[in-house]
Amino acid sequence: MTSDQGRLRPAAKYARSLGELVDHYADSLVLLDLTAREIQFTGLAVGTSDLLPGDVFIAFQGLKTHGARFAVDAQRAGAVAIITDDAGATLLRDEGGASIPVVVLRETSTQRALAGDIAAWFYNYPSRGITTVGVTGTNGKTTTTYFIDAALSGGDHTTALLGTVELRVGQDSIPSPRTTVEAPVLQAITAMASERGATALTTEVSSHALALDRVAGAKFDVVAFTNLQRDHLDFHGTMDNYFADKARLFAPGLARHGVVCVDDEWGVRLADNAPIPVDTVASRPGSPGYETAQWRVTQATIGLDNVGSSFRLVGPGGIEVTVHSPLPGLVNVSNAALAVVVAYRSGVELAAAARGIETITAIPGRMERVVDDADHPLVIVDYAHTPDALTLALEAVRPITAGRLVIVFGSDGDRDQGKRPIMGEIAARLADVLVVTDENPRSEDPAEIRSAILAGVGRVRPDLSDVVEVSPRWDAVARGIELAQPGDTVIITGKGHEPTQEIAGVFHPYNDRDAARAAVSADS
Ligand SMILES: CC(=O)N[C@H]1[C@@H](OP(=O)(O)OP(=O)(O)OC[C@H]2O[C@@H](n3ccc(=O)[nH]c3=O)[C@H](O)[C@@H]2O)O[C@H](CO)[C@@H](O)[C@@H]1O[C@H](C)C(=O)N[C@@H](C)C(=O)N[C@H](CCC(=O)O)C(=O)O
Ligand SMILES: Nc1ncnc2c1ncn2[C@@H]1O[C@H](COP(=O)(O)OP(=O)(O)OP(=O)(O)O)[C@@H](O)[C@H]1O
Repeated sequence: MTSDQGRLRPAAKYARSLGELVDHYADSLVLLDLTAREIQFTGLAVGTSDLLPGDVFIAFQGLKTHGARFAVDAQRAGAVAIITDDAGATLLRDEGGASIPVVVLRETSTQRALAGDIAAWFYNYPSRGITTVGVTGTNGKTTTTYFIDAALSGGDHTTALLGTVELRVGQDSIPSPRTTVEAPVLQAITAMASERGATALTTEVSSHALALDRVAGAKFDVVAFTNLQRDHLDFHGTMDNYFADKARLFAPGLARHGVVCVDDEWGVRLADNAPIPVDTVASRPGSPGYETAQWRVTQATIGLDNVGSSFRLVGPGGIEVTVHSPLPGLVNVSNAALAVVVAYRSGVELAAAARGIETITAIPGRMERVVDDADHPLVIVDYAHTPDALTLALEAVRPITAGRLVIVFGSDGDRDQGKRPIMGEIAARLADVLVVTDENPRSEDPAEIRSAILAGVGRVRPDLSDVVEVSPRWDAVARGIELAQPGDTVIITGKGHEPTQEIAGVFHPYNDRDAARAAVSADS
């Protein structure tokens, strides 16, 4: 089955022959059957799920298996040829089944980067005709890309936005399966965005994508770094490796200019060593890079009008602008400041970028106000699912809460177990009323996850006062809202925009925003 992202292709017909391909990449590719030179292909895919009829299937040695094992599926889905390495060619020969021409890679170690490069060549280097921005960092990528999208729009750009929540070109949007799409998908969407009149494209760039060369072939005008916190060590092994993978985005072949948030030491290290020109941005006096940053946030007023924040951003040579961030909390001051500088370095006037930021109404599942009227408590849905993010989220809503702060939360199954009691402790310390429930239990027993969270809660509140345990999550959201009054805030954390809840291998349709709205209408 072809994924929705695989369908995001330009309407214009792109076609090249295998002969053109191997001539262009004569140092890297060999066509085994010379009679196949005239065969035309109309796209590329690195996985069968993204493949359309007429594509070349690029079959990698993956982390788990070899793509060549899916050659028969690829041919059945309409692939006209396969690019693979020696091991893949041997597999195809030994296992048989697929009867389409094979192009062999001379060098296996650069195969993923080559896939991006070939896709860029195939679509005539689409990032050359459009302003492109890439954002990396542990937290804040999604939020910052929405801010950047708004700031670029403030400069009259027609925009495209790719990331964890959606793949959006103009007014068309589909849910995103990934933070960063595969390289041929990225090139196809960039070509499609250009074709539809987009003048700027912003994408989130995950550390997985950088390690696996999913942005190879792109050329970013501006790249940005938000922060680095402990995460994904199962994949990267150490923080130094994780940092090194993030830093790959700041390479001369991939990006022209960088904008780095230096509120943490990792940002300072990145800016000090980046081989491309960078601007540094700091949002917090006292943070590691504040004194030396080229751009500094001053006069920040957090919780302004019980909604967002306003601040002054002062840059090189004394240029400055006032920015109103409609999202609450200091982290969104930092995200908005970064976005303004990115837009500025993309050619947008500072004041226009700041005006763009003000137009943001909501970012799906990121501090999103889903119920906001005088008759009910304020209900916010947020994606915080790590201890750091939970702390920041609760600290962000406290100043905009006149009454009590109610949190509905859980913790993921089949993921870091150590964070469960820590998140319980944080919620018990920073919120008034706790509704402990399920997130995505996956293969684990949901009751055991809740009990690990409650153990942490108990360290702060031994009598478990104002703490309830409710499952399923839909009922927990209703309970949280029932326990609150107008003037209180109910924050539902952990699942953000997610449209499903994963329980015992099954993805059940579920969304926190729907649950909250249903609870409020049942109550009205
Ligand atoms: C850990 C990781 O990132 N793995 C990626 C990696 O998989 P792999 O090397 O294990 O692939 P494999 O399963 O051995 O398969 C080998 C090859 O066969 C192909 N294949 C496999 C099965 C099939 O039915 N058909 C098929 O064509 C695969 O596309 C692949 O090219 O290469 C594959 C193809 O390039 C990716 O699809 C796959 O991402 C998987 C799906 C994934 O879930 N990745 C997550 C962890 C990820 O990338 N997450 C980040 C966000 C992280 C965050 O910040 O939270 C993201 O950018 O979304
Ligand atoms: N600059 C920031 N620093 C720390 N935490 C942040 C920052 N911005 C947002 N957050 C918190 O982290 C959560 C995730 O934010 P967001 O989705 O923007 O980040 P992300 O990098 O895209 O995350 P993920 O990779 O998990 O999708 C938010 O819900 C918020 O609570």
